[in-house]
Amino acid sequence: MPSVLDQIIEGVRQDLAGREATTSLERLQRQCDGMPAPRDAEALLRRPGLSVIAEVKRSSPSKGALADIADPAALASAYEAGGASAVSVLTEQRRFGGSLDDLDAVRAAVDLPVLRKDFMVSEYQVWEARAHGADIILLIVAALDDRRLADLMALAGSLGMTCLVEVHDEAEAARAVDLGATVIGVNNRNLKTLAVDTDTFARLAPLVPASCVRVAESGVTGPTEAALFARAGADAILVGEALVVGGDPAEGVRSMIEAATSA
Ligand SMILES: O=C(O)c1ccccc1NCC(=O)[C@H](O)[C@H](O)COP(=O)(O)O
Repeated sequence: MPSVLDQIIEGVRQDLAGREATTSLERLQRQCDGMPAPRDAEALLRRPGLSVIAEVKRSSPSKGALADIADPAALASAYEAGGASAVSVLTEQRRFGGSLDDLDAVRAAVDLPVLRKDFMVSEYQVWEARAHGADIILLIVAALDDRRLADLMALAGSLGMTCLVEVHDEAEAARAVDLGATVIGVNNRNLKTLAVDTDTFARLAPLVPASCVRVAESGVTGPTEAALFARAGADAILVGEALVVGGDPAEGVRSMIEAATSA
């Protein structure tokens, strides 16, 4: 039985083939030529205190429909007002209800680094991310072999983008470090089973050099976990569900930063 991650990636590959048939790589590359240079997201995530990467997340495999986000630009602006350091935009359509249009809208709305949160398996997707204004891309170690991971990291770097390299266990953390990742996310969610264990970050953080930006992803329900991950050595947290279903998104970001400051 294919894992949830395998099923997602199969759909990504099918949708990718459709976009490649419509928009040539050469056209994407020309669009990139006209884009402003990416922001130095790594430097911005290293700011004093906990950084919040706030996510535009309509739905997910684990929870289904989360929020009717008709105006992703307004949500991103609220995140920025609350003090977010970056905005994550899920662009996968089938399971997350996202799109590259969401990325365009958020890009136009905020003066923050923007992460294209998708299941990256090809160079075309990296060029797409840049052509739509992303400063950061997500690379999931569990979804890529070392050669592919290194190739996508190199391409993103050549375009000036930052890679958030995501791990979930000790072996994946070692691979990320060995490949020279400098921004490493520990996903508390197992992308194959959807189980969330908030102890994952504390277990793996010691394997991530202090020279890296350490990001705790998933499982943040509010200020309590924000403080927990800050104490465990997180430079940043990546939060979706709690911010899109939790009332005032700006206040949600603000409360997480404040809780971590006093942690
Ligand atoms: O969120 C899911 O159900 C999910 C399932 C399979 C692959 C990825 C998934 N989510 C992507 C993420 O990693 C989260 O959107 C992100 O870390 C925020 O998590 P949360 O704050 O728990 O919504």
